[in-house]
Amino acid sequence: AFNNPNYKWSLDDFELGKRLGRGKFGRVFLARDRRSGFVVALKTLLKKEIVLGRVERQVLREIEIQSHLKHPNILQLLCWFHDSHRIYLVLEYAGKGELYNHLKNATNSRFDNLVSAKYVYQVADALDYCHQNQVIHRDIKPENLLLTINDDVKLADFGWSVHSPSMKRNTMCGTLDYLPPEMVDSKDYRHQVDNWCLGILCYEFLHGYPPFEANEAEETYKRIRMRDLHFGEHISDNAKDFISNLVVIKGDKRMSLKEAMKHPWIMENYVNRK
Ligand SMILES: COc1ccc(C(=O)Nc2ccccc2)cc1NC(=O)CCSCc1cnc2[nH]ccc2c1
Repeated sequence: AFNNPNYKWSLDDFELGKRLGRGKFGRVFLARDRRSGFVVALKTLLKKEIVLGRVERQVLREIEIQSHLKHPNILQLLCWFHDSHRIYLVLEYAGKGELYNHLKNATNSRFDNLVSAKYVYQVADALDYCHQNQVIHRDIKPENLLLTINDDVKLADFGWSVHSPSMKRNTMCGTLDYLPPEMVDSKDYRHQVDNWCLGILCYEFLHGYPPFEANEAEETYKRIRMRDLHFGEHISDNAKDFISNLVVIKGDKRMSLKEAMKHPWIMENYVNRK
């Protein structure tokens, strides 16, 4: 099985299937483990690109992080191997694909309270697990979520991949002058970022668009700083309260993930919670 540390995996163990996604995930293929018949997503990374992108350390750090994270709502890295040209990541396969597509194809491009509360609860549970393992997601949005055949959410975590603007952040952190107070004061300053993003995610599920959307980036920044938050007529008071307690300017004033998972809006709309 995948967690047998002694077994040396190779491409020959897999029967390759169709290409997944429109190349959005890099080169990811549907694949089947020949012996167990287990269906996986096989992601291939060109070593040349990794070396050129100077991200080999990041890949290894990520593989290190991912291999310790095991949660029903986090896409699992089952195993990995490499050959002369490529690194291969064997990932769980989420049978219903990108949640983003389901949101866009839903009636009025939005989910109802029942669907939204289930997905928001599962993301909150996954994020809480990440934070307990000193991992911060940083990039929660519909595009980074996948759906299983049982309609459960999987944090697919492109955020941990090279696509995240980590290079800029690294150079930025070179100088202390730019550090905001929250980065100077508490070492875990960023985990509250995920709480804010959960609120934005919930808003977008229920409306079909994010709260601070604007044509110009500058306008969006202004709306975020002003917390220019308006709710549609169809939004319930509990949903407004849920979102309003996460989308809070001061990080340490945001509702915690554990509180979010027990909020009245979740309690009245998601009965299968843990
Ligand atoms: C734990 O997950 C990951 C771990 C690491 C990386 C990664 O690329 N790391 C990296 C790359 C280069 C430099 C440094 C680091 C990516 C993922 N995850 C995905 O890429 C999700 C979509 S691929 C899977 C998948 C499943 N199920 C589906 N159903 C439909 C499409 C689909 C697609």
